[in-house]
Amino acid sequence: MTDDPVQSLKPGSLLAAMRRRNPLVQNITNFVAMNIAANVMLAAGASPAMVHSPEEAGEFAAIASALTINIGTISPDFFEGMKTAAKAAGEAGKPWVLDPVAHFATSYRRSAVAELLALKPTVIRGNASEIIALAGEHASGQGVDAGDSVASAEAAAKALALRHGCVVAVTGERDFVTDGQRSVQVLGGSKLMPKVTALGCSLTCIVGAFVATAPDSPFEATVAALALFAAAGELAGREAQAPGSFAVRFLDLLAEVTPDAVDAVARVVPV
Ligand SMILES: Nc1ncnc2c1ncn2[C@@H]1O[C@H](COP(=O)(O)OP(=O)(O)OP(=O)(O)O)[C@@H](O)[C@H]1O
Ligand SMILES: Cc1ncsc1CCO
Ligand SMILES: [Mg+2]
Repeated sequence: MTDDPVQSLKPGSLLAAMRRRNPLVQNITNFVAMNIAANVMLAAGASPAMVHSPEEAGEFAAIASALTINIGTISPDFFEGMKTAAKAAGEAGKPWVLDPVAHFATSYRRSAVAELLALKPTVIRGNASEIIALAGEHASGQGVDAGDSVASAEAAAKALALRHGCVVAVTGERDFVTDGQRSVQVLGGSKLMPKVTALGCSLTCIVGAFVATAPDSPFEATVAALALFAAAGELAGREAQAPGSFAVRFLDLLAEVTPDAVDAVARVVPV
């Protein structure tokens, strides 16, 4: 590894550092997201590995620079891999990110997420309904899609961040990131983003790439990941009219967008 200090914690600078480092990120994600998220990671400049089997997930977590866990299509075998990997990441001092997809929908998901939370994620990233329900409040999400506004999830996000000592990111039309003390909104993106499946799951993997790059600054790393999506999404949305062509332009823009353009297009507003 070369001595490559991060120049500043601004999103553009963190993006440049992430691309220079090309961090290896282990993603235990769902069947819908696996291919999309790997392509998103490659386009943005990270190195994804979808490694989930209990036989090797822990060993791999000690090698990778960060781990992400997404329960979207969880089954007992995947869950064993998730727990093994999260424990190994914790023991190796590697950051890890939890995406609690639709954890409120079934008792199996609820209990799985409770066990994963006990393994102390560095960052939790979810939509508004997922974050509200995780804080123990009543959410109105339907399956994997949010039914609540991000604004209505802000208090829940802060409570969760304080309770679990982690960063919490709530995404939607406007994103919200908090560590319990500091909070920002990240503005940008496109209304076509929720019309393309697994972009939230892919964003969770991108958060992994940024926390791998700045493991001592998970709040700033998470903001930078969301700012990259906000900028690429907004630029793609100016060109595309429908979900299919949007998905193609968005992927291209994750590769093309410059650090300066991320800082110019995505608005990060302290709240
Ligand atoms: N209406 C919107 N306008 C602008 N950006 C949006 C909008 N809805 C979602 N986004 C962006 O889409 C990305 C994914 O967030 P979203 O909240 O849709 O995730 P999610 O519900 O977990 O998605 P999935 O479960 O399909 O992976 C984020 O970058 C978010 O800012
Ligand atoms: C559609 C879907 N179903 C389970 S996971 C997933 C991807 C978006 O969360
Ligand atoms: Mg999701």
